[in-house]
Formats: sequence, C-alpha cells, structure tokens
Amino acid sequence: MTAAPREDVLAKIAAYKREDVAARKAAQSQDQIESLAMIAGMPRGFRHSLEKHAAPGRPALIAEIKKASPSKGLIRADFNPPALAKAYEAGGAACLSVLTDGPSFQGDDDYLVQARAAVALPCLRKDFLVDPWQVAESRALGADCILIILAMIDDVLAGELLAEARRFGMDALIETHDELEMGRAVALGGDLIGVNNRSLRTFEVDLGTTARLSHLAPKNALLVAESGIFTPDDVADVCMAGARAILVGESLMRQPDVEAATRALLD
Ligand SMILES: O=C(O)c1ccccc1NCC(=O)[C@H](O)[C@H](O)COP(=O)(O)O
Repeated sequence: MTAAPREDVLAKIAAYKREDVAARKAAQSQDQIESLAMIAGMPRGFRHSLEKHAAPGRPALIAEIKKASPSKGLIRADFNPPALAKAYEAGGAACLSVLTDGPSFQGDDDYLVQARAAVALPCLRKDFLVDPWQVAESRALGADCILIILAMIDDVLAGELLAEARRFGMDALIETHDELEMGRAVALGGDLIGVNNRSLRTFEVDLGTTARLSHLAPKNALLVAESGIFTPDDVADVCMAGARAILVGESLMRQPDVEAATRALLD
C-alpha cells in the first residue's frame, strides 16, 4: 500500500462502507441486530475509564490494535489481538481501540470480539460509520464506544450516530481535525472529543493540532489527542496542550514487547 491523498482515501472508504453496510443490512434487519445488541450485556464505561486513569501530567491511554493503515501499509506482521490486548492492559492502558475495517486497515470484526474477551478494558470499535445501523452492530460485537469522524459525514448523520450510541448506553468519540469540525463537535454536544493530529488531506502529522484546537473544546468534554504520538515527550506535549487522554497505535504496534513499550510511553 502507498500513501494516497486523503480525499481520495476517505471517499473510497465511504463508498465501500456504504456498499458493505447495505449487504450487512440485507442479511440482518434493524430488529435482528438490535436483539443481538441487547444480549451483548452492559457496555463497559469507556469515558469513565479514561476519567479514572487520567492524572495531572499523565493522560489516560487508549491503546490501539492496528495491523496496517493506508498511510503506513503493514505495521505489525506478528498480530494476535487477544495477546496484544493483554499486553496493553498489563502495561497500563485505560481502554482499547480495535480496527475492524478490512480493506484499508486489514482489520476484522472478530479482532474486536477476541480482544475484548481477553481483558476487562472498555473497547472502541475503530471503523468508519456511515449508517446508524452500524451502531447497533458495534454494540452486538461488544463495542463500548463508537467513533464519529466529522471529516466523513454531515451533522445530521453525526447526530443520529450519537443518539444511537446513547440509546445503547455507549460512549462516542467525536473526531475533529480543524476549527470548523471542533465547532461542529461542540454543537453536537459531545463530551468525548478527539483531535486527530494526522492531516486528513496529506496524512502528515502535526502534534501542534491538539494545542491549536484544545481551547475551543468545552470544559466538560474529555479531550483525546490522536495519532502520531511516539515518545514520552510527545505525551507531555499533548498533555500540556490540554489532552486528558491519548490514542496511540503505530508506535506501540511496532514494538516487540508491547507491554514494556506501553509502560515506557506512560512513564
Ligand atoms: O492511520 C491512517 O493512516 C489513517 C488513514 C485514514 C483514516 C484514518 C487513519 N487512521 C486512524 C487513526 O485515527 C489512527 O489509527 C489512530 O489515531 C492512531 O494513530 P497512530 O498512533 O499514528 O497509529
């Protein structure tokens, strides 16, 4: 895989997601998927766990299980989601994020099911939501939190996804990358807001994005700095900028000893 301009990638992802969701909905009606969501048990409190783990100068960690990405290609060949989940939990993570998108990230729904079953941590289903039906599906798979990427959808759909998440007792991480999207997240009433430091246009990472947007977030929102965090100095920078949680994938996924790397990043 090679890096491609963001608009092409997001448009491509949105197109295949709509097709994929149509096929899934044809196989399982809203009523059927809601029944499965209802028997999935209570969600683990995702935002609550972040609140509990965040301390002054030490953000809570959302540790990501990520095999590959559009910007980096294959990240980790030795890929065992339950083992990775356990290593993250032992290393001090507050929550997990599990990529389930297949075409762009080599993810799988089963990775979420397996990872969550291996630990007590709340889990984010990291995928591209383009239809409210996917919220019930995410809950049926065990997800405790969904991701709402504002760069990809309009406010009507974002509001519907958020309402569905709340109906199922789940949390929703609303992802922003610029001032306009932060304003939209605030208007939606999000209480868990992410700032993606990765440019959605070029895939370039600028950790200063968190500092630029953090003061625009409401005080009651828990701010998550996402992407491009590699070192304890990076953690300190985004923490100083106002992030109370960090979402980290690649830098931990590239380490042979994931538990030790997780500890070291948070030290
Ligand atoms: O990671 C990508 O290349 C990517 C491309 C297009 C849309 C989303 C993408 N990443 C999703 C993420 O938000 C990251 O996986 C997450 O923030 C962790 O980032 P990192 O620590 O840099 O792996």
